[in-house]
Amino acid sequence: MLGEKELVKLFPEFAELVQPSGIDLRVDEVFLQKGPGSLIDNEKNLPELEKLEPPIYTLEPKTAYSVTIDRKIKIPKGHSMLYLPRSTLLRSFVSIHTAVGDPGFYGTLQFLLVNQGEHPFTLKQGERIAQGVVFPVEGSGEYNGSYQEEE
Ligand SMILES: O=c1ccn([C@H]2C[C@H](O)[C@@H](COP(=O)(O)OP(=O)(O)OP(=O)(O)O)O2)c(=O)[nH]1
Repeated sequence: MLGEKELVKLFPEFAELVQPSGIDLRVDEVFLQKGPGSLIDNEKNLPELEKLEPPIYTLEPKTAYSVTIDRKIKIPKGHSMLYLPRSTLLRSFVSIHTAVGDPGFYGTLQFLLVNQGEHPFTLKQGERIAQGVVFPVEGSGEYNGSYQEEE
């Protein structure tokens, strides 16, 4: 896992968010699901989303939200990222579900946030919700999938 000194060099756009062993990630936009989706024969049909009004988001009990992370990220070639929740959210009965950040990815990260609790949880735009940890990957290729954006 990479530490602060390496992270500042590799992720200059996140400099002020670098922690001793990871990068703090802030919530930007929050969306509710508005329609169905499917994944059939690797053909993706993502659900339609409804954007919630910022900056105060009320997460209703037993409800899932798709959230974007503030500022686009470039994952350097030869490195992967894993995303872990901020423990304050877990202590508040809110979970974050994430996948792997691939070497070479550039774009907006999108996570699934679920209020597992019995009561609403209020979250302000810009709050830190997760930490990205970075690992060197031996012999890695580069991501060029459907979520890759133009640099
Ligand atoms: O929780 C996550 C984890 C990763 N990513 C970004 C970085 C990652 O490199 C990219 C693609 O992720 P993945 O490869 O898991 O997506 P896929 O469904 O396999 O997409 P594709 O078919 O385009 O590879 O999405 C997210 O937005 N959210």
